[in-house]
Amino acid sequence: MKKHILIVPGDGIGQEVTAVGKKVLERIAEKFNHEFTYDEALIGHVAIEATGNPLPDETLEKMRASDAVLFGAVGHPKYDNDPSAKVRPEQGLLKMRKELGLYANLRPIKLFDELLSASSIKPEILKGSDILFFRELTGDIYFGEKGRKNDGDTAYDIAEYSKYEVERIARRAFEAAMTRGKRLCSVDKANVLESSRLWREVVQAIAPEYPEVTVEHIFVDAAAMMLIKDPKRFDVVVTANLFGDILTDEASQIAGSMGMLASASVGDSTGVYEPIHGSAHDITGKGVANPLASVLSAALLLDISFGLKDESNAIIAAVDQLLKDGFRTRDIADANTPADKILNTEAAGEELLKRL
Ligand SMILES: NC(=O)c1ccc[n+]([C@@H]2O[C@H](COP(=O)([O-])OP(=O)(O)OC[C@H]3O[C@@H](n4cnc5c(N)ncnc54)[C@H](O)[C@@H]3O)[C@@H](O)[C@H]2O)c1
Ligand SMILES: CC(C)[C@H](C(=O)O)[C@@H](O)C(=O)O
Ligand SMILES: [Mg+2]
Repeated sequence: MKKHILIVPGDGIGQEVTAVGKKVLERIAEKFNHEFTYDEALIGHVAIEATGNPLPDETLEKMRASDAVLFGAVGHPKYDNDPSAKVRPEQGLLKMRKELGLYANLRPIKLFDELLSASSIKPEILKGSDILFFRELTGDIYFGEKGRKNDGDTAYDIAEYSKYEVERIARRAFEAAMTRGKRLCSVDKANVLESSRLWREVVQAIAPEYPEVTVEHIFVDAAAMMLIKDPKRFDVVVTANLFGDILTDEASQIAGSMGMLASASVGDSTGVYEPIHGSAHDITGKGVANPLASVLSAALLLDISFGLKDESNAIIAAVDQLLKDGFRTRDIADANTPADKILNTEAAGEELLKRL
């Protein structure tokens, strides 16, 4: 198969982890006889530094022209610590999602058995957890009107959803539930927010089309609690942009670390595959970032954008084997991990390639 893949490393550890993700794609192409070509483009802080724009037109054009994008992360402490900065790396990420129509962000929370002890949650609560989040990605409070009033003393961000926006993400979640455990949990705050009442109305209206799927509606505060109390009660979860952002960082602890969670942002055009984590300034440049979220994002890319299931499964099997062989990056190591099994980013990539 001939495909063109755009690598967009972005900032901080995004650079470090996508380097490993790319090597894995190269190995897959070699092993399964595919012809993958690559290009690279700027986004975030590095793009601001080079062009003044967090999402240069050239990057967007390259994204549109490619068959899939492997994305790293954006963000820099310079902006995090300066709320008044008008141009910010995250604007690049949000604009990319909007421009490419990436309204569905799939975030699988898959726990590798070997990592049962890496989590701060008790193993007996965790074992067997397997959740697929559908986070709506181009609406909500992220994209509504925002601003200041009263001479800047008051700020507002409007949360807005149309029926159409809720319907299209809900349908994807129902379809996914049909291929899994046939349980769908819709998370909202319909006891308070009008946008959540519309959300619930739309999900309730679609539910009869999927009689085999058991649907439940949970308020986001309770869902946050239940995720930790009993993660196995969840199969597919569908939720709004902001709730999905927060709940999936929480859910990363089910999988052991932020460094394990991959995602697929899909919709109207080129799919973008990205770890759920950020640029992680606290560990940038130290070479200790866990590259597996990027590697597993590459696996999602092959599966979802190219339909290459065997290739995708080969990556997941290699990750499983790496963990079975006792290797860990620092974030997923525990007190029982021998020092010689704790690998830096590059070494973890090398060991992984040996298993592919
Ligand atoms: N998709 C994205 O590009 C994205 C996502 C989240 C945050 N951000 C940005 O990243 C910057 C830092 O944000 P933050 O600190 O809140 O979130 P973060 O996800 O970057 O880091 C949170 C914590 O998890 C750890 N961590 C994250 N990924 C890891 C990995 N692969 N291996 C090991 N440890 C890992 C970090 O060291 C940190 O302690 C901010 O500027 C933020 O806006 C970007
Ligand atoms: C950096 C930020 C804009 C982004 C989001 O909130 O969507 C991030 O947290 C994510 O999860 O991809
Ligand atoms: Mg996030």
